[in-house]
Amino acid sequence: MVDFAVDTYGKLDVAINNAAITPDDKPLSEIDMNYYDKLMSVDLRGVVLCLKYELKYFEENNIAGSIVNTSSVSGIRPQPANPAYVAAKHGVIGLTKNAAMDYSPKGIRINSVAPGAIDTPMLRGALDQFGFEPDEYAKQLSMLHRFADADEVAQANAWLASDLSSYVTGTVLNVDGGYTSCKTNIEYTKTSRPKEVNYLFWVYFLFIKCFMITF
Ligand SMILES: NC(=O)c1ccc[n+]([C@@H]2O[C@H](COP(=O)([O-])OP(=O)(O)OC[C@H]3O[C@@H](n4cnc5c(N)ncnc54)[C@H](O)[C@@H]3O)[C@@H](O)[C@H]2O)c1
Ligand SMILES: CC(=O)[C@H](C)O
Repeated sequence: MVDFAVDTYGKLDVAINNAAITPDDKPLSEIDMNYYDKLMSVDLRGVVLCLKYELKYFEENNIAGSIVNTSSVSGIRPQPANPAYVAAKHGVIGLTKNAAMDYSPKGIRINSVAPGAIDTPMLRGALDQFGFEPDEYAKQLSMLHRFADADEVAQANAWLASDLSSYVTGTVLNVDGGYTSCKTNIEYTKTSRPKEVNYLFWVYFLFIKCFMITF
């Protein structure tokens, strides 16, 4: 891959390690180890291999390059029945920080982007698989109540890859519509006001209304 990029473009000074396969769908006691091995080999080992050869090329050619590894909100917090994917994406963040530390003396920067719900075949496939209704799911996974376009993640990648982020390394940039800033899923937070609070609100409201009408 590195050879192909160099042959095609003349040199390599930025790389985005983005490939991954779909999240798993069973909790740990039921985990399918064949799927686990397959997912780990793409989603984590794949990133290790990309980093290995990209960094080797940067070192050999004295290039202070920039690398961005795609993690996920699943690299920051767990998701139900997603042990392999969650572990792999946490691993991507660990690798990013470790590589940033080891290669910063050479001026090489390594960062991670953690997307939330992005409208791609991977997300659409997961929605189908779990039978989630897209509009409802978007409200639960984003303060902005919508999925992102892939372009909105690409912009974050482009910034981290470019010299505009020249003092940023070893960091994780969440592109998730605010998802990881919430303690619980967003729709739940909005609708979870206890019934008693609603009741007291209406009693109080009617009391004020009566008071205003009377006086
Ligand atoms: N879509 C989302 O909501 C979402 C959320 C968080 C993180 N992500 C991450 O964003 C990245 C891109 O995901 P996406 O949503 O575009 O998924 P996608 O399934 O639409 O695309 C994944 C891409 O990876 C490539 N790929 C898979 N296995 C490969 C392999 N062994 N070698 C080379 N290429 C391979 C596929 O060909 C495909 O082009 C992934 O790392 C994914 O984990 C996606
Ligand atoms: C596909 C993915 O990464 C989920 C949304 O965390």
